[in-house]
Amino acid sequence: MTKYVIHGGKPLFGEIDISGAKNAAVAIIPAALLVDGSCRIENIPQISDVTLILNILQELGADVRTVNRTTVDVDCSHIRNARVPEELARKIRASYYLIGALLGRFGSAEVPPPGGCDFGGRPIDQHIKGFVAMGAEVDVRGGFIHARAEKGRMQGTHVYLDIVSVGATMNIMLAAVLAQGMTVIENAAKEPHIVDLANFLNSMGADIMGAGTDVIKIRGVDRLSGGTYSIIPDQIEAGTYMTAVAAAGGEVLIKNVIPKHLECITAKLLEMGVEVEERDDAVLVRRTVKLTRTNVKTLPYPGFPTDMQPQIAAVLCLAEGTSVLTEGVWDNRYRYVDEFRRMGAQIQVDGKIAVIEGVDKLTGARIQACDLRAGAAMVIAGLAAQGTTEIGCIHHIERGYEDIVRKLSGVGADIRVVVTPDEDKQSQVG
Ligand SMILES: CC(=O)N[C@H]1[C@@H](OP(=O)(O)OP(=O)(O)OC[C@H]2O[C@@H](n3ccc(=O)[nH]c3=O)[C@H](O)[C@@H]2O)O[C@H](CO)[C@@H](O)[C@@H]1O
Ligand SMILES: C=C(OP(=O)(O)O)C(=O)O
Repeated sequence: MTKYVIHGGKPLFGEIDISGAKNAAVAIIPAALLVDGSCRIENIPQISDVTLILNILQELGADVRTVNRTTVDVDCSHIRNARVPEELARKIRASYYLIGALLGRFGSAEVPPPGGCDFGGRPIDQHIKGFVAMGAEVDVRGGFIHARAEKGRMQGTHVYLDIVSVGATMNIMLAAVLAQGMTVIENAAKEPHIVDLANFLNSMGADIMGAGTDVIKIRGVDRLSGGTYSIIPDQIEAGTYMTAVAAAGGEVLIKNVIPKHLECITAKLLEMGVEVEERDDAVLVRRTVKLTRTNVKTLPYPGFPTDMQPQIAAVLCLAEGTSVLTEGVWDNRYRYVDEFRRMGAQIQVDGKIAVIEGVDKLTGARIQACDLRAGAAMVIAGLAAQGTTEIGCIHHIERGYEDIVRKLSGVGADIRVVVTPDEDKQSQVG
Protein backbone atom coordinates (compact mmCIF):
# COMPACT_ATOMS: atom_id res chain seq x y z
CA MET A 1 0.00 0.00 0.00
CA THR A 2 1.20 3.49 -0.83
CA LYS A 3 0.13 6.39 1.34
CA TYR A 4 1.00 9.95 2.21
CA VAL A 5 2.30 10.61 5.70
CA ILE A 6 2.02 14.20 6.85
CA HIS A 7 3.38 15.75 10.03
CA GLY A 8 1.11 18.76 10.21
CA GLY A 9 1.04 22.13 11.92
CA LYS A 10 3.76 23.79 9.83
CA PRO A 11 2.98 26.99 7.90
CA LEU A 12 3.92 27.04 4.22
CA PHE A 13 6.40 29.50 2.67
CA GLY A 14 7.81 29.76 -0.85
CA GLU A 15 6.60 29.27 -4.41
CA ILE A 16 4.56 26.63 -6.23
CA ASP A 17 4.33 26.23 -10.02
CA ILE A 18 0.95 25.17 -11.36
CA SER A 19 0.73 22.50 -14.06
CA GLY A 20 -1.57 22.29 -17.07
CA ALA A 21 -5.28 21.81 -16.41
CA LYS A 22 -6.46 18.23 -16.00
CA ASN A 23 -9.98 18.87 -17.26
CA ALA A 24 -8.67 20.71 -20.33
CA ALA A 25 -5.98 18.12 -21.11
CA VAL A 26 -8.36 15.16 -20.91
CA ALA A 27 -10.62 16.82 -23.50
CA ILE A 28 -7.94 18.26 -25.79
CA ILE A 29 -6.05 14.96 -26.11
CA PRO A 30 -9.10 13.05 -27.45
CA ALA A 31 -9.91 16.10 -29.61
CA ALA A 32 -6.72 15.25 -31.53
CA LEU A 33 -8.78 12.40 -33.05
CA LEU A 34 -10.50 15.05 -35.17
CA VAL A 35 -7.25 16.32 -36.62
CA ASP A 36 -5.74 15.04 -39.84
CA GLY A 37 -2.07 15.44 -38.98
CA SER A 38 0.14 15.79 -35.94
CA CYS A 39 -0.83 17.93 -32.92
CA ARG A 40 1.90 19.12 -30.59
CA ILE A 41 0.24 19.59 -27.19
CA GLU A 42 2.24 21.52 -24.58
CA ASN A 43 1.80 22.06 -20.84
CA ILE A 44 0.37 18.58 -20.34
CA PRO A 45 0.10 17.68 -16.63
CA GLN A 46 1.84 14.46 -15.55
CA ILE A 47 -1.14 12.77 -13.92
CA SER A 48 -2.61 9.32 -14.25
CA ASP A 49 -5.78 10.46 -16.08
CA VAL A 50 -3.62 11.92 -18.85
CA THR A 51 -1.55 8.73 -19.09
CA LEU A 52 -4.77 6.74 -19.42
CA ILE A 53 -6.30 8.89 -22.14
CA LEU A 54 -3.03 8.80 -24.11
CA ASN A 55 -2.97 5.00 -23.73
CA ILE A 56 -6.51 4.77 -25.07
CA LEU A 57 -5.56 6.82 -28.13
CA GLN A 58 -2.57 4.55 -28.72
CA GLU A 59 -4.83 1.50 -28.47
CA LEU A 60 -6.99 3.06 -31.18
CA GLY A 61 -3.94 3.43 -33.40
CA ALA A 62 -2.73 6.96 -32.70
CA ASP A 63 0.97 7.71 -32.89
CA VAL A 64 1.86 9.29 -29.51
CA ARG A 65 5.40 10.60 -28.98
CA THR A 66 6.73 12.22 -25.85
CA VAL A 67 8.72 15.35 -26.74
CA ASN A 68 9.60 16.33 -23.18
CA ARG A 69 8.08 16.13 -19.69
CA THR A 70 5.11 18.36 -20.57
CA THR A 71 4.82 18.03 -24.36
CA VAL A 72 3.46 15.25 -26.56
CA ASP A 73 2.94 14.87 -30.27
CA VAL A 74 -0.30 13.07 -31.10
CA ASP A 75 -0.99 11.98 -34.66
CA CYS A 76 -4.37 10.36 -35.30
CA SER A 77 -4.06 10.16 -39.10
CA HIS A 78 -3.97 6.36 -39.01
CA ILE A 79 -6.60 5.40 -36.46
CA ARG A 80 -7.47 1.72 -36.88
CA ASN A 81 -10.73 1.37 -35.01
CA ALA A 82 -13.51 3.23 -33.24
CA ARG A 83 -14.03 0.70 -30.40
CA VAL A 84 -12.53 1.91 -27.14
CA PRO A 85 -10.95 -0.69 -24.79
CA GLU A 86 -13.24 -1.27 -21.82
CA GLU A 87 -10.73 -1.68 -18.99
CA LEU A 88 -9.06 1.67 -19.75
CA ALA A 89 -12.17 3.70 -20.47
CA ARG A 90 -13.95 2.69 -17.28
CA LYS A 91 -11.18 4.15 -15.14
CA ILE A 92 -11.76 7.79 -16.13
CA ARG A 93 -14.59 10.21 -16.67
CA ALA A 94 -13.06 11.83 -19.71
CA SER A 95 -13.39 8.67 -21.82
CA TYR A 96 -16.88 10.03 -22.65
CA TYR A 97 -15.15 12.57 -24.97
CA LEU A 98 -14.21 9.68 -27.23
CA ILE A 99 -17.86 9.33 -28.22
CA GLY A 100 -18.05 12.88 -29.59
CA ALA A 101 -14.58 12.81 -31.14
CA LEU A 102 -15.01 9.41 -32.86
CA LEU A 103 -18.53 10.27 -34.04
CA GLY A 104 -17.24 13.55 -35.43
CA ARG A 105 -14.30 11.97 -37.25
CA PHE A 106 -15.65 8.56 -38.37
CA GLY A 107 -19.41 8.79 -37.89
CA SER A 108 -19.36 5.91 -35.42
CA ALA A 109 -18.13 5.09 -31.92
CA GLU A 110 -18.24 2.21 -29.45
CA VAL A 111 -17.30 3.44 -26.01
CA PRO A 112 -17.92 1.90 -22.57
CA PRO A 113 -19.73 4.08 -20.01
CA PRO A 114 -17.18 6.34 -18.31
CA GLY A 115 -15.73 6.09 -14.79
CA GLY A 116 -14.44 8.98 -12.67
CA CYS A 117 -15.14 10.14 -9.12
CA ASP A 118 -18.21 8.65 -7.44
CA PHE A 119 -20.74 11.41 -6.64
CA GLY A 120 -23.84 9.25 -6.86
CA GLY A 121 -25.36 9.23 -10.36
CA ARG A 122 -23.38 10.84 -13.17
CA PRO A 123 -25.74 10.56 -16.15
CA ILE A 124 -24.74 11.41 -19.73
CA ASP A 125 -28.28 11.82 -21.08
CA GLN A 126 -27.56 15.39 -22.25
CA HIS A 127 -24.55 14.20 -24.29
CA ILE A 128 -26.75 11.57 -25.93
CA LYS A 129 -29.58 14.03 -26.48
CA GLY A 130 -27.12 16.22 -28.39
CA PHE A 131 -25.75 13.38 -30.52
CA VAL A 132 -29.27 12.20 -31.39
CA ALA A 133 -30.34 15.73 -32.34
CA MET A 134 -27.31 15.79 -34.66
CA GLY A 135 -28.50 12.68 -36.48
CA ALA A 136 -26.84 9.87 -34.55
CA GLU A 137 -28.44 6.63 -33.46
CA VAL A 138 -27.28 5.81 -29.93
CA ASP A 139 -27.96 2.65 -27.96
CA VAL A 140 -26.36 0.83 -25.07
CA ARG A 141 -25.75 -2.89 -25.37
CA GLY A 142 -23.17 -5.37 -24.21
CA GLY A 143 -21.67 -2.81 -21.85
CA PHE A 144 -20.90 -0.33 -24.63
CA ILE A 145 -22.48 2.88 -25.90
CA HIS A 146 -22.89 2.38 -29.65
CA ALA A 147 -23.29 5.57 -31.65
CA ARG A 148 -23.59 5.94 -35.41
CA ALA A 149 -24.28 8.96 -37.59
CA GLU A 150 -27.24 7.90 -39.72
CA LYS A 151 -26.06 9.92 -42.74
CA GLY A 152 -22.43 8.93 -42.18
CA ARG A 153 -21.64 12.49 -41.02
CA MET A 154 -23.01 14.43 -38.04
CA GLN A 155 -25.54 17.14 -38.96
CA GLY A 156 -25.51 20.63 -37.46
CA THR A 157 -28.56 21.57 -35.39
CA HIS A 158 -29.75 23.48 -32.29
CA VAL A 159 -29.18 21.71 -28.97
CA TYR A 160 -30.65 23.16 -25.79
CA LEU A 161 -29.05 21.59 -22.70
CA ASP A 162 -31.61 20.97 -19.93
CA ILE A 163 -28.83 21.26 -17.38
CA VAL A 164 -25.53 23.14 -17.54
CA SER A 165 -23.09 20.32 -18.23
CA VAL A 166 -19.35 20.66 -18.83
CA GLY A 167 -19.06 17.22 -20.37
CA ALA A 168 -22.12 17.55 -22.65
CA THR A 169 -21.01 21.01 -23.86
CA MET A 170 -17.54 19.77 -24.82
CA ASN A 171 -18.74 16.43 -26.24
CA ILE A 172 -21.30 18.10 -28.51
CA MET A 173 -18.62 20.59 -29.57
CA LEU A 174 -16.36 17.66 -30.53
CA ALA A 175 -19.14 15.98 -32.51
CA ALA A 176 -19.99 19.28 -34.26
CA VAL A 177 -16.60 20.48 -35.46
CA LEU A 178 -16.59 18.32 -38.63
CA ALA A 179 -20.39 18.15 -38.97
CA GLN A 180 -22.42 19.24 -41.96
CA GLY A 181 -23.68 22.77 -41.20
CA MET A 182 -23.97 24.84 -38.03
CA THR A 183 -24.52 23.51 -34.49
CA VAL A 184 -25.75 25.86 -31.78
CA ILE A 185 -25.40 24.78 -28.13
CA GLU A 186 -27.70 26.76 -25.85
CA ASN A 187 -27.40 26.83 -22.06
CA ALA A 188 -23.77 25.78 -22.54
CA ALA A 189 -21.29 25.53 -19.66
CA LYS A 190 -18.67 28.32 -19.47
CA GLU A 191 -15.72 26.77 -17.58
CA PRO A 192 -12.18 27.82 -18.61
CA HIS A 193 -11.55 24.34 -20.04
CA ILE A 194 -14.46 24.84 -22.47
CA VAL A 195 -12.78 27.95 -23.85
CA ASP A 196 -9.47 26.06 -23.96
CA LEU A 197 -10.94 23.19 -25.98
CA ALA A 198 -12.53 25.68 -28.41
CA ASN A 199 -9.21 27.55 -28.74
CA PHE A 200 -7.37 24.29 -29.43
CA LEU A 201 -9.88 23.24 -32.10
CA ASN A 202 -9.94 26.72 -33.68
CA SER A 203 -6.14 26.72 -33.84
CA MET A 204 -6.39 23.49 -35.86
CA GLY A 205 -8.92 25.02 -38.30
CA ALA A 206 -12.32 24.70 -36.57
CA ASP A 207 -14.90 27.50 -36.61
CA ILE A 208 -16.24 27.85 -33.05
CA MET A 209 -17.70 31.09 -31.67
CA GLY A 210 -19.02 32.00 -28.24
CA ALA A 211 -17.11 29.52 -26.05
CA GLY A 212 -17.15 31.00 -22.54
CA THR A 213 -20.72 32.27 -23.00
CA ASP A 214 -23.91 30.23 -22.73
CA VAL A 215 -24.44 30.05 -26.50
CA ILE A 216 -21.74 28.34 -28.56
CA LYS A 217 -21.94 28.24 -32.35
CA ILE A 218 -19.93 25.68 -34.28
CA ARG A 219 -19.83 25.92 -38.06
CA GLY A 220 -18.77 22.53 -39.39
CA VAL A 221 -15.59 22.41 -41.50
CA ASP A 222 -14.34 19.63 -43.78
CA ARG A 223 -10.97 19.08 -42.19
CA LEU A 224 -8.74 20.06 -39.27
CA SER A 225 -4.99 20.10 -39.74
CA GLY A 226 -2.14 19.77 -37.25
CA GLY A 227 -0.46 22.46 -35.18
CA THR A 228 0.87 23.34 -31.74
CA TYR A 229 -1.19 24.25 -28.68
CA SER A 230 -0.43 24.90 -25.01
CA ILE A 231 -2.96 23.90 -22.33
CA ILE A 232 -4.10 26.51 -19.76
CA PRO A 233 -2.96 26.31 -16.13
CA ASP A 234 -5.10 24.25 -13.77
CA GLN A 235 -7.63 26.44 -11.93
CA ILE A 236 -8.41 23.69 -9.43
CA GLU A 237 -4.80 22.74 -8.71
CA ALA A 238 -4.07 26.44 -8.05
CA GLY A 239 -7.17 26.75 -5.86
CA THR A 240 -6.12 23.65 -3.92
CA TYR A 241 -2.75 25.21 -3.01
CA MET A 242 -4.46 28.52 -2.18
CA THR A 243 -6.69 26.69 0.30
CA ALA A 244 -3.68 24.76 1.65
CA VAL A 245 -2.04 28.07 2.59
CA ALA A 246 -5.33 29.32 4.06
CA ALA A 247 -5.59 26.23 6.28
CA ALA A 248 -1.93 25.79 7.26
CA GLY A 249 -0.96 29.49 7.34
CA GLY A 250 2.14 31.10 5.80
CA GLU A 251 2.80 32.92 2.51
CA VAL A 252 3.10 31.25 -0.89
CA LEU A 253 3.40 32.66 -4.41
CA ILE A 254 1.34 30.42 -6.68
CA LYS A 255 2.83 30.82 -10.15
CA ASN A 256 1.75 30.14 -13.73
CA VAL A 257 -1.95 30.79 -13.16
CA ILE A 258 -4.66 32.88 -14.83
CA PRO A 259 -5.82 35.02 -11.85
CA LYS A 260 -9.18 35.70 -13.55
CA HIS A 261 -10.00 31.96 -13.34
CA LEU A 262 -9.31 32.05 -9.60
CA GLU A 263 -11.55 35.01 -8.71
CA CYS A 264 -14.39 32.79 -7.48
CA ILE A 265 -11.96 31.14 -5.03
CA THR A 266 -10.11 34.34 -4.13
CA ALA A 267 -13.41 36.05 -3.18
CA LYS A 268 -14.21 33.39 -0.57
CA LEU A 269 -10.70 33.35 0.88
CA LEU A 270 -10.80 37.15 1.25
CA GLU A 271 -14.10 36.84 3.13
CA MET A 272 -12.37 34.45 5.53
CA GLY A 273 -9.51 36.86 6.30
CA VAL A 274 -6.92 35.39 3.93
CA GLU A 275 -4.87 37.92 1.94
CA VAL A 276 -4.69 37.28 -1.80
CA GLU A 277 -2.72 39.56 -4.13
CA GLU A 278 -3.12 39.13 -7.87
CA ARG A 279 -0.04 39.44 -10.09
CA ASP A 280 0.07 39.08 -13.91
CA ASP A 281 0.32 35.31 -13.90
CA ALA A 282 0.55 34.50 -10.20
CA VAL A 283 -1.32 34.98 -6.93
CA LEU A 284 0.32 35.59 -3.58
CA VAL A 285 -1.61 33.99 -0.74
CA ARG A 286 -0.89 34.92 2.88
CA ARG A 287 -2.69 33.88 6.06
CA THR A 288 -1.60 35.40 9.33
CA VAL A 289 -4.85 35.86 11.30
CA LYS A 290 -7.51 33.46 12.54
CA LEU A 291 -9.96 32.44 9.79
CA THR A 292 -13.52 33.73 9.94
CA ARG A 293 -16.61 31.79 8.90
CA THR A 294 -18.39 32.18 5.59
CA ASN A 295 -20.98 30.46 3.44
CA VAL A 296 -20.10 28.80 0.14
CA LYS A 297 -22.34 27.43 -2.61
CA THR A 298 -20.90 25.56 -5.56
CA LEU A 299 -22.22 26.46 -9.00
CA PRO A 300 -21.19 26.20 -12.65
CA TYR A 301 -18.48 28.73 -13.67
CA PRO A 302 -18.11 31.58 -12.83
CA GLY A 303 -19.60 30.33 -9.55
CA PHE A 304 -17.50 28.65 -6.88
CA PRO A 305 -16.29 25.35 -8.43
CA THR A 306 -17.65 22.07 -7.12
CA ASP A 307 -14.15 20.66 -7.67
CA MET A 308 -12.99 22.98 -4.84
CA GLN A 309 -15.80 22.04 -2.45
CA PRO A 310 -13.94 19.50 -0.25
CA GLN A 311 -10.84 21.74 -0.12
CA ILE A 312 -12.78 24.80 1.04
CA ALA A 313 -14.55 22.55 3.57
CA ALA A 314 -11.14 21.74 5.07
CA VAL A 315 -10.53 25.47 5.53
CA LEU A 316 -14.02 26.13 6.94
CA CYS A 317 -13.40 23.40 9.54
CA LEU A 318 -10.79 25.74 11.05
CA ALA A 319 -12.73 29.02 10.77
CA GLU A 320 -14.25 30.70 13.78
CA GLY A 321 -18.05 30.25 13.81
CA THR A 322 -20.57 28.26 11.79
CA SER A 323 -20.32 28.05 8.01
CA VAL A 324 -22.89 26.67 5.59
CA LEU A 325 -21.60 24.83 2.54
CA THR A 326 -24.07 24.00 -0.24
CA GLU A 327 -23.22 21.61 -3.05
CA GLY A 328 -25.06 22.98 -6.07
CA VAL A 329 -23.81 20.56 -8.74
CA TRP A 330 -23.59 16.96 -7.47
CA ASP A 331 -26.09 14.92 -5.44
CA ASN A 332 -23.52 13.25 -3.22
CA ARG A 333 -20.15 14.96 -2.83
CA TYR A 334 -19.76 14.68 0.94
CA ARG A 335 -18.45 11.13 1.23
CA TYR A 336 -15.25 12.50 2.79
CA VAL A 337 -16.98 13.94 5.84
CA ASP A 338 -16.59 10.83 8.01
CA GLU A 339 -12.83 10.95 7.44
CA PHE A 340 -12.72 14.64 8.44
CA ARG A 341 -14.63 13.77 11.61
CA ARG A 342 -11.83 11.36 12.55
CA MET A 343 -9.61 14.44 12.65
CA GLY A 344 -11.96 16.31 14.99
CA ALA A 345 -13.99 18.25 12.41
CA GLN A 346 -17.56 19.11 13.33
CA ILE A 347 -19.71 18.76 10.24
CA GLN A 348 -23.40 17.89 9.86
CA VAL A 349 -24.63 16.94 6.42
CA ASP A 350 -28.23 17.10 5.30
CA GLY A 351 -28.58 16.31 1.61
CA LYS A 352 -26.64 18.92 -0.33
CA ILE A 353 -25.96 21.11 2.71
CA ALA A 354 -23.10 20.75 5.17
CA VAL A 355 -23.08 22.83 8.34
CA ILE A 356 -19.53 23.23 9.59
CA GLU A 357 -18.79 24.33 13.14
CA GLY A 358 -15.24 25.64 13.16
CA VAL A 359 -12.83 24.01 15.64
CA ASP A 360 -9.59 25.39 17.12
CA LYS A 361 -7.54 22.53 15.75
CA LEU A 362 -7.73 19.33 13.76
CA THR A 363 -5.68 16.33 14.89
CA GLY A 364 -3.84 13.82 12.71
CA ALA A 365 -5.54 10.50 11.96
CA ARG A 366 -5.44 7.55 9.56
CA ILE A 367 -7.84 8.27 6.74
CA GLN A 368 -8.65 7.10 3.21
CA ALA A 369 -9.07 9.27 0.12
CA CYS A 370 -12.46 8.46 -1.43
CA ASP A 371 -12.09 10.55 -4.59
CA LEU A 372 -9.73 13.03 -6.22
CA ARG A 373 -10.65 16.36 -4.58
CA ALA A 374 -11.68 14.73 -1.29
CA GLY A 375 -8.16 13.27 -1.21
CA ALA A 376 -6.65 16.71 -1.85
CA ALA A 377 -8.80 18.12 0.94
CA MET A 378 -7.49 15.44 3.29
CA VAL A 379 -3.95 16.51 2.43
CA ILE A 380 -4.92 20.11 3.30
CA ALA A 381 -6.50 19.00 6.58
CA GLY A 382 -3.37 16.96 7.35
CA LEU A 383 -1.08 19.95 6.69
CA ALA A 384 -3.08 22.08 9.13
CA ALA A 385 -3.62 19.36 11.75
CA GLN A 386 -1.56 18.74 14.84
CA GLY A 387 0.24 15.39 14.74
CA THR A 388 0.51 12.78 12.01
CA THR A 389 -2.01 12.10 9.28
CA GLU A 390 -1.77 9.03 7.07
CA ILE A 391 -3.79 9.11 3.86
CA GLY A 392 -4.47 5.88 1.97
CA CYS A 393 -5.93 5.27 -1.52
CA ILE A 394 -3.76 8.06 -2.92
CA HIS A 395 -4.28 6.80 -6.48
CA HIS A 396 -7.39 9.01 -6.41
CA ILE A 397 -5.21 12.07 -5.73
CA GLU A 398 -2.67 11.12 -8.40
CA ARG A 399 -5.43 11.12 -11.03
CA GLY A 400 -5.29 14.91 -10.94
CA TYR A 401 -2.29 16.35 -9.07
CA GLU A 402 1.17 16.35 -10.61
CA ASP A 403 3.94 15.94 -8.03
CA ILE A 404 1.80 17.05 -5.10
CA VAL A 405 4.31 15.74 -2.56
CA ARG A 406 7.26 17.51 -4.21
CA LYS A 407 5.33 20.76 -4.63
CA LEU A 408 4.21 20.84 -1.00
CA SER A 409 7.62 19.76 0.33
CA GLY A 410 9.08 22.68 -1.65
CA VAL A 411 7.10 25.13 0.51
CA GLY A 412 8.09 23.48 3.77
CA ALA A 413 5.39 20.85 4.29
CA ASP A 414 6.44 17.66 6.02
CA ILE A 415 4.80 15.19 3.65
CA ARG A 416 6.24 12.02 2.18
CA VAL A 417 5.18 8.95 0.28
CA VAL A 418 5.42 5.74 2.25
CA VAL A 419 5.11 2.31 0.68
CA THR A 420 4.21 -0.51 3.01
CA PRO A 421 3.80 -4.11 1.91
CA ASP A 422 1.07 -4.85 4.48
CA GLU A 423 -1.02 -3.40 7.32
CA ASP A 424 1.42 -4.52 10.08
CA LYS A 425 4.17 -2.38 8.62
CA GLN A 426 1.78 0.57 8.35
CA SER A 427 1.45 0.78 12.10
CA GLN A 428 5.19 1.42 12.42
CA VAL A 429 4.96 4.68 10.42
CA GLY A 430 4.80 8.03 12.13
C1 LIG B 1 -13.50 15.32 -16.67
C2 LIG B 1 -14.19 16.54 -16.19
O1 LIG B 1 -14.09 17.61 -16.78
N1 LIG B 1 -14.90 16.42 -15.08
C3 LIG B 1 -15.59 17.58 -14.55
C4 LIG B 1 -16.94 17.69 -15.25
O2 LIG B 1 -17.65 16.50 -14.97
P1 LIG B 1 -18.97 16.16 -15.80
O3 LIG B 1 -18.79 16.60 -17.22
O4 LIG B 1 -19.28 14.74 -15.54
O5 LIG B 1 -20.02 17.11 -15.07
P2 LIG B 1 -21.26 17.89 -15.68
O6 LIG B 1 -20.93 19.34 -15.78
O7 LIG B 1 -21.71 17.20 -16.90
O8 LIG B 1 -22.36 17.67 -14.54
C5 LIG B 1 -23.03 18.75 -13.94
C6 LIG B 1 -24.38 18.29 -13.44
O9 LIG B 1 -25.17 17.93 -14.56
C7 LIG B 1 -25.71 16.63 -14.40
N2 LIG B 1 -25.77 16.01 -15.74
C8 LIG B 1 -24.66 16.05 -16.52
C9 LIG B 1 -24.66 15.51 -17.78
C10 LIG B 1 -25.86 14.91 -18.23
O10 LIG B 1 -25.94 14.39 -19.35
N3 LIG B 1 -26.94 14.88 -17.42
C11 LIG B 1 -26.94 15.44 -16.17
O11 LIG B 1 -27.95 15.40 -15.46
C12 LIG B 1 -24.77 15.93 -13.45
O12 LIG B 1 -25.39 14.86 -12.79
C13 LIG B 1 -24.37 17.08 -12.53
O13 LIG B 1 -25.37 17.23 -11.55
O14 LIG B 1 -17.60 18.84 -14.71
C14 LIG B 1 -17.92 18.74 -13.31
C15 LIG B 1 -18.70 19.99 -12.93
O15 LIG B 1 -17.88 21.11 -13.01
C16 LIG B 1 -16.65 18.56 -12.50
O16 LIG B 1 -17.01 18.26 -11.17
C17 LIG B 1 -15.77 17.46 -13.04
O17 LIG B 1 -14.48 17.55 -12.49
C1 LIG C 1 -14.52 15.16 -10.41
C2 LIG C 1 -13.38 15.34 -11.03
O1 LIG C 1 -12.90 14.62 -12.03
P1 LIG C 1 -13.64 13.48 -12.90
O2 LIG C 1 -14.85 14.11 -13.50
O3 LIG C 1 -12.59 13.16 -13.90
O4 LIG C 1 -13.98 12.35 -11.99
C3 LIG C 1 -12.46 16.46 -10.65
O5 LIG C 1 -11.56 16.79 -11.47
O6 LIG C 1 -12.63 17.01 -9.55
